[in-house]
Amino acid sequence: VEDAPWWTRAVVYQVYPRSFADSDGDGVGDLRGVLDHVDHLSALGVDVVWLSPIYPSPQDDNGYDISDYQDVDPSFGTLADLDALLAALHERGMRLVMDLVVNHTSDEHPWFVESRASTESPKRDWYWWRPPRHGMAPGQPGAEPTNWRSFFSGPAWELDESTGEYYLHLFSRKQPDLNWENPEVRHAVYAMMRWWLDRGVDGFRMDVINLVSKDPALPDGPVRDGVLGDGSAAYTNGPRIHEFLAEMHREVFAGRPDRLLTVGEMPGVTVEHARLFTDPARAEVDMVFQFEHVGLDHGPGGKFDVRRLRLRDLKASFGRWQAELADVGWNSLYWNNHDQPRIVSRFGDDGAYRRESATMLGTVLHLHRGTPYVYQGEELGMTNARFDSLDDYRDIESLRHVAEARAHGHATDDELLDGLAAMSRDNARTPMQWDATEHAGFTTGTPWLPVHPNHVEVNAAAARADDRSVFHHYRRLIELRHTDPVVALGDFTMLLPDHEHVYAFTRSLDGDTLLVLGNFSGDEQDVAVDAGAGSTLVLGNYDDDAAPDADGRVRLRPWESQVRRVA
Ligand SMILES: O=C(CO[C@H]1O[C@H](CO)[C@@H](O)[C@H](O)[C@H]1O)[C@@H](O)[C@H](O)[C@H](O)CO
Repeated sequence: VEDAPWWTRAVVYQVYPRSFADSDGDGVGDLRGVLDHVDHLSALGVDVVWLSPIYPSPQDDNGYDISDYQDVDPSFGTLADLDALLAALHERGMRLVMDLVVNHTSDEHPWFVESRASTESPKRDWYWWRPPRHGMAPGQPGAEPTNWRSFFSGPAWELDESTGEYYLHLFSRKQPDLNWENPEVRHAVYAMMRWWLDRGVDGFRMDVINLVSKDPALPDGPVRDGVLGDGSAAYTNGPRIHEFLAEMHREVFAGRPDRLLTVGEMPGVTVEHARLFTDPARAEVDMVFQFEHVGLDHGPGGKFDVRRLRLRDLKASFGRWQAELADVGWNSLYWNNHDQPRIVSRFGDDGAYRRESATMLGTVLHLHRGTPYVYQGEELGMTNARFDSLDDYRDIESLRHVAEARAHGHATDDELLDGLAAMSRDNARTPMQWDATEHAGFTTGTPWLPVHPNHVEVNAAAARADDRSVFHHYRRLIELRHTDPVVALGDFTMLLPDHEHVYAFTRSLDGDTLLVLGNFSGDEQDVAVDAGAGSTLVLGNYDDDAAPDADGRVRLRPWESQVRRVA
């Protein structure tokens, strides 16, 4: 227990600066706004703050398109503001993890400006440039070097008229992919990372880091619908990915104090690959963000073709990740981030049972074995936005999905609005709700994205003043992880794997066992769990203890959760 890494007992809080708190009234959140609210973070008890990108950027993808890695975008503040935030967090025993976005840069980054200047540019090979497909003219439909689809709809290649060549962009055309085959690129990235660590930051969340190694043959992908193909087999967990991450670890982290944390965001990562990425003996990353559970309600038409979650599928997925990373490696645990809709609206009930379902979902997640991540507003039970029109949306992924669907007549505007209402990333990006005033205390100006009208009830001031609130439940969950080693390191055992509505499991360490029960429905659920007999309630989300009887039978109320210490 003692020699377990510090982050096995830690909880990370994600700040999306654009929507957290605006200190200068321009309607966009900033670093001084975060500084103004560090007491909210220490009151919650979190150990680490992950800051989404604050670097200079044209903001084509809200900062995930960086034009200067070693400065702060003026809309967010200055390097001095960042140093002040870092100092304030360290004073309160918290750490700061930066967002590392090095699969791609902005097309306005000097590296790319130089690279696109001419085919002879010394930085030409810092990106993926290719001539049109054999025998085709530049700009001719289908002349793209591969048939790959971008994550943001449309082709993943953009023609550069001046040189007649195409460059690769897995995300927007203003996010050209760096060529990690080129050692100059890799070492420029490592130098930048060392620069930030020397400034005192405590680690990195690495954006789509398992996409940086591409198959240099750049093969086409299978075409499922329409003309574009799925190139993911050629760039997901690519041929040199483990070599690159091991090299990065040697060049950047080796020899540094173990107060650092690294987490790799890895779309399409398998549990088998995660065992390799997070095996401490291989010195690659501490943990990964995997996407299985946030894809369980995606229909055949993709993320905006929403299907009802089947609890059995969720238990099967989480159960496998718990089992496969039990003896080697480590899990991250998350429901929310700036790319996912609000969990209480997605898997819970954001109406009559908003508090109960938000606290149940938090309990079930935080009692798994792994490092929990709390996304801003999750600790308040914030819900999905309720935009009435497609014009209200700002997220590039959503807007390009609408444009493509309209172009191909795939869906009516009402169907598109339904899909976005459920799954758009903007659901996570509405301003943080600090109080009941006009703009929820987020800004004195006009917020860049509308504040949710329910901020009158759902806000930090009200939650802090109400001991039964989602906020205080999350505070207790975090305290439990800090104080009870069973929560951090106990073995995980899934119970009732086939139950349609109840999630149940135990955590055991040195003969000490916790039983966790979560009702994923708005109806009462009767279940029998042996471990329940004679157990004592450690943390519930109802005021009284509906304890199991002598045979372990218990009636769970709508969206009820219980953490019980087994006798
Ligand atoms: O996989 C990623 C990568 O997200 C990272 O990389 C993206 C490119 O940097 C960026 O847009 C995201 O904000 C960042 O978190 C997401 O695009 C995801 O597929 C999608 O949003 C889910 O619908």
